[in-house]
This record gives sequence, structure tokens and C-alpha cells, in this order.
Amino acid sequence: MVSSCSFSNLPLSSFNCPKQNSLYRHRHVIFSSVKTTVEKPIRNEDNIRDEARRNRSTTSAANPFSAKYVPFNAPPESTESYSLDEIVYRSKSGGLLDVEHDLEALKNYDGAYWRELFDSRVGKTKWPYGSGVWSKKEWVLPEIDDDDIVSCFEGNSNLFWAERFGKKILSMNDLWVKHCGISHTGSFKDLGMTVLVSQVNRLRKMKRPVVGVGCASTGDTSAALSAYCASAGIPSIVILPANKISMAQLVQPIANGAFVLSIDTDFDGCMRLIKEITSELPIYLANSLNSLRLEGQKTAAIEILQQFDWQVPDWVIVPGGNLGNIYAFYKGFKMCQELGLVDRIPRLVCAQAANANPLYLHYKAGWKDFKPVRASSTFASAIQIGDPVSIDRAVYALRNCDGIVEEATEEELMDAMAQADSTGMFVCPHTGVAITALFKLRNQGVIAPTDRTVVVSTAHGLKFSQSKIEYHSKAIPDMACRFSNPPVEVKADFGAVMDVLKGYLGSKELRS
Ligand SMILES: Cc1ncc(COP(=O)(O)O)c(C=O)c1O
Ligand SMILES: N[C@@H](CCOP(=O)(O)O)C(=O)O
Repeated sequence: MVSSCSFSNLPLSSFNCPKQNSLYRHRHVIFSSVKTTVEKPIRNEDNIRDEARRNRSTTSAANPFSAKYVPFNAPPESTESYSLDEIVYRSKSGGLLDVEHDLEALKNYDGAYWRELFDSRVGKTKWPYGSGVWSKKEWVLPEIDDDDIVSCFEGNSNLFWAERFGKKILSMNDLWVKHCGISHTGSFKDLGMTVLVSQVNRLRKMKRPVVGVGCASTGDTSAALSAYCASAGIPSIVILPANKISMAQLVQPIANGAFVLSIDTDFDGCMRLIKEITSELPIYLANSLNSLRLEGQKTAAIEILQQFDWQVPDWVIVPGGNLGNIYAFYKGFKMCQELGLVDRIPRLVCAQAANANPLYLHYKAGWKDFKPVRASSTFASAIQIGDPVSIDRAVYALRNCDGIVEEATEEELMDAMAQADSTGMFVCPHTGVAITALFKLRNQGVIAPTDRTVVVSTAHGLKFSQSKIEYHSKAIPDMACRFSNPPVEVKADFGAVMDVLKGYLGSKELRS
């Protein structure tokens, strides 16, 4: 018999049962009293969505911008295209799709216009521009009605100057970390999911056959999907590889009310299943195979340029798994160049875990004959992917920006994560993979000490605290855990505590 505060097949036994918790009882009293207060009736014009609707009806100018699906990297003579209101994930030949914007219409406005427009929207609460994604709406989903947008004001994430980490560990003075994981659900997936779920919202209002939205996930996509769907009242279905995602990630879709299927396979197996399921049932596919997602994710690149006052960094390092994001970054930078906001694009580095490195192997083989791999277990569990759906997009992006692919062993990525944390960050293991790539490229002299370099941190470290606990407890077999910092156990005695503290204060490390 399953108790009301446990899940039969999920390893959640370490959770406190809130009903037995005095804080819960206390809160409950507060909530009950809130419920009984008489609420002031909300007038229609009291919310930001209504305000946006009113403004729109007073400015009746037709929208000059548009976008459509086209086959990815199609030859110029191709005429195949689809409306974004169609439910289509693949081209006729079975290839990937891309969202193509009417660049001629966008070019009617010069780079200075777009820079000023985007800058003017940052940090406001105006619907929907308070979102870092929707502040670039004309370049994302230009035709969607503001009223259909499902947003948690995602984006506008911290571009952190890694001053001490750069100086102390890498002799670099212009090193930055784009904290995409400091976000609504704790990863960059929010950027893409707001776009995809908004379009689904529109399709459902148009009475298109979309009963729910589904994804396969290593944790972050499912967290974002379930949160955005829950906020719009749309059913979500998530397919997860059993025992391969962190507990913090697992609980996110559960809490947000998704229908969660835990399947005894790996991510690639889940991906195959969701592709079949979404071709049979009226469930809309939310993985990055769906090119809508990348339209949102590309805004992180635009945001980086904006945060540097439209100056272009030399390098941007992105951890790669299913490989949608590396293309999204390329696309964001490229659009800024094509539309005259900047005059060049950065070199991109895609970083993979050595235990899940199909792109790295392909790069090392001179981009010849891509072969998927069977990904083995990695602390960077969200990128444990052996058969990435966006392989063609990633290769295209990297070849067109003189890009590089690097890899990180388990020890390298965990050490890199710990070193970054020791300078005040709290990054995820995937960011550890990207930082390892940076170490390697600095050591090889490819990245120079003065190069302006951005490491993309893709998820919040708190989602992966178990891996940090294992590292700092030196509990990982065959790993030295060189930068671990375990707590010192001392008995409750003043003299004993003083002895330990004196030893610490006199230690070499503290004086260096
Ligand atoms: C935390 C994190 N980092 C990096 C990635 C890799 O992104 P992509 O699959 O777009 O390559 C993912 C998901 O795959 C992720 O969840
Ligand atoms: N890391 C991802 C894997 C799926 O990637 P997607 O971008 O194709 O959805 C996850 O968190 O599920």
C-alpha cells in the first residue's frame, strides 16, 4: 500500500513527509487564514497581459515579420516550406527542419534599430518583453499573438565575470560564465520551452489536434516542459531513463503534475520511443528535434552580445549532448551578424563528456562518417547521449565558425567543477565539462590569456548536489577528488574546536 506522501516506484524515501512537519502545520494555518480574506476584485486592465492587449488594439499596424519551417541547410533551389501552425518535425526527405525568418523584412531596420529596441526592453515587466526571449520576439516567433504567449520571464540570466577563477586558475582576465541555469526551472531549457509551449497554446486555441506535449529527457527538458505546461494548463507527458537522472530533476515534473514514465532504458532509447509515440498520438513533440525550441535558445547568444554592449567575445564554450544548443548559439550569433548588430561571430567550442562523446569522435575523424556511440554513465548525466538528434546542426554550426570539439573525463570534469566552486560559483557537472575544455585549450595555447571567453553554464548546480556530495566525501571509486573539502568532525568541546581551528589558521593553504 502506498502512503499518501510517498511514491511507490520512485526512490524518494529520503523526503520528509510534510504532513508530519510542524512548519507545514504552521504554514497551513497561514494559508487557511489567507483563503478567508475577502479579495479585491481584479479589474480587467489590472494585469500586464490585458495591458498588452489594449496597447495592441490601439496600434493597428500590420506585423511585417514572419517565419516558416524549411528543411535544414536546404539547397537554394528548394521550395519546401511549412507554416509554423503545422505539426511537422521533419522534412519530406526525413531530414531536420529549421525556422527561417524573413530576413529581408528584418533588414528593413538597421542594426542600430535592433540593438536599441532590444536594449530598451531589458529589465521591464511589460508583457511579454520582460522575458529575455520575448524581448526579441520579432526574431523568435514574430506572428504569435502576445496573448498566446506562455512565459515565466525567462532569460536575462547573469553574465558572471569569473574574476578570481580566471586570474587564479587560468591566468585570464576576461573570463565570463553565462549562468543560463539561474532560471525558472534551473536550466537553459526554459528559453526554448517558452517558445514551444506558447506555440502549442496557440495551436490548441486554433483547435489543432494537440491533446498534450511530450518529451524524452535526461532531466532538464522534462522539468521545463512540465513547468510551462502546468502554467498554461496543458497536459505534459515525460519519458525518463530510469535511475539516470538526478533526484532534484526527477521531482520537478512530478511536482508540476506531468504524467511521468520512468523507463528501463537510456536517453537514446527514450528518444526513439517519444518519436514513435508522437507520430501515433496527438502529443506534440517538445525535444529539440522540434526546431521551435532552438528559436528560444538562440536568444542566449543575442543576450551575451547585448550584455557586452554588442561587442563580440572571442570564444563561447557550450557543453553538448543532443546538440541542439550549440546550433542555437551559432544561429543567434549569425543572425546578429547578418542583421548588422555586430560584424563577426565568436568561435564556438562544443564540450562533451568522454563517456558520451560521439561529436568529439566525429570531429577527430575529420567529420567523416558519423557513428553514434553507446553512452556510458557520467556525472554530467544530462549529456549522457550517444545518438544526438541534432548532429547535422552541430556539425554545420562548428564548421561555419571555425569551431572546436573537446572532451572531458569524469575526473577532469569533477575537478573542474570543484575548482570553479572554490572561487564562489556552484556549477553543474556539464559546466565542469565546458571548463575542462577551456583548461585544455588554454594549455594548448589555443585560447590566449587575454581572449574574451564565455563558458555557458547550462544548469543550476543545486540540481546536481549529490555528485558534489560524493566528490567532497571522496566517495567516488578511482577518483582522487583532489579539490575535495570535506567537513571536519570535531567533538563538542571548546579545546578540541580550538585545536582544529589553530591548525587550520596556521595551514599553508590559508597563508598562500
Ligand atoms: C544541463 C545540460 N547541459 C547541456 C545539455 C546539452 O544541450 P544539447 O542537448 O542541446 O546539446 C543539456 C541537455 O542536453 C543539459 O540538460
Ligand atoms: N539534456 C536534455 C536532453 C534532451 O535534449 P533536448 O534539448 O533535445 O530536449 C534533457 O534535459 O532532457
